[in-house]
Amino acid sequence: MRASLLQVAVNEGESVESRRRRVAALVREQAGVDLVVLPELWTTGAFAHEDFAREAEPLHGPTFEAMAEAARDAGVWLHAGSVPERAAVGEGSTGGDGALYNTSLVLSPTGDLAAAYRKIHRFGFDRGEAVLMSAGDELVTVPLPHTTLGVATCYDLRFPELFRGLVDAGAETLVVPAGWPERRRAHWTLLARARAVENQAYVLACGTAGTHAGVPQAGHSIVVDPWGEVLAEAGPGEQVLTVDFDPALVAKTREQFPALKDRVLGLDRPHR
Ligand SMILES: O=C(O)CCC(=O)C(=O)O
Repeated sequence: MRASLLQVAVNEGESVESRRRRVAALVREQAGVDLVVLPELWTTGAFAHEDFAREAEPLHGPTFEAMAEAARDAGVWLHAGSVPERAAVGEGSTGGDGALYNTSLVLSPTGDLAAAYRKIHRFGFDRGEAVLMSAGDELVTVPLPHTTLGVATCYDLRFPELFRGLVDAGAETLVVPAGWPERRRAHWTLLARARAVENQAYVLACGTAGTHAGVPQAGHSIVVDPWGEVLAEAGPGEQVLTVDFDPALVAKTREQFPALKDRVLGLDRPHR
């Protein structure tokens, strides 16, 4: 398989509309690859908290429309990163009518919505996303022709139990869009490799570049194989990171070094 991670620069000088057009053109340029991955909240920026409500959109909103057309034109599977989603009235969402979510969209090469994932772990402690957005409560996997994706978003990377849940649901390629700050770049690289090693899965982690809301972004998108080897890593600026990988290596690694079979379940329950 060939994947392209689009490490988009999110700077304040560019409008959401112009970034959407620019990113759609970048997606079209990836015709011929199997999978394209975009970062977290690349329309607004993950730290532009005051823009979340203003730019919030329904699932099939302007970002979906632009990305569906681009995915169709390029004939690629597209993990379109995440958008600030405004839940529909009467949908019965966990946050209630009109709640905001940090929602990732996965589109098929025909431009259909294959899956939507509402970020489970919201970042910010008592501020920002943690208070402005509601939390999702569903794990999401997406079967592709040669691998099954497990999707997670940015801060989720710190919670290994979420990834175990994805593996139990059949995930072999873990896709993590992010808006990770430069200040904690060492954690980003370490955690991406840790999730790959402990789950014997590919990790495709796509961050943003640039600076918005005073927060310099780490860039350094990374692709790690099931043995923990770094197949490709971006620099700090806007970049397209294209990588070839063999999905069959997941089963081979799990067979040759069957650590997942030695799991002892139930250790997360309170002990007597
Ligand atoms: O966990 C971190 O250090 C960064 C998380 C983050 O920036 C986010 O989830 O938006």
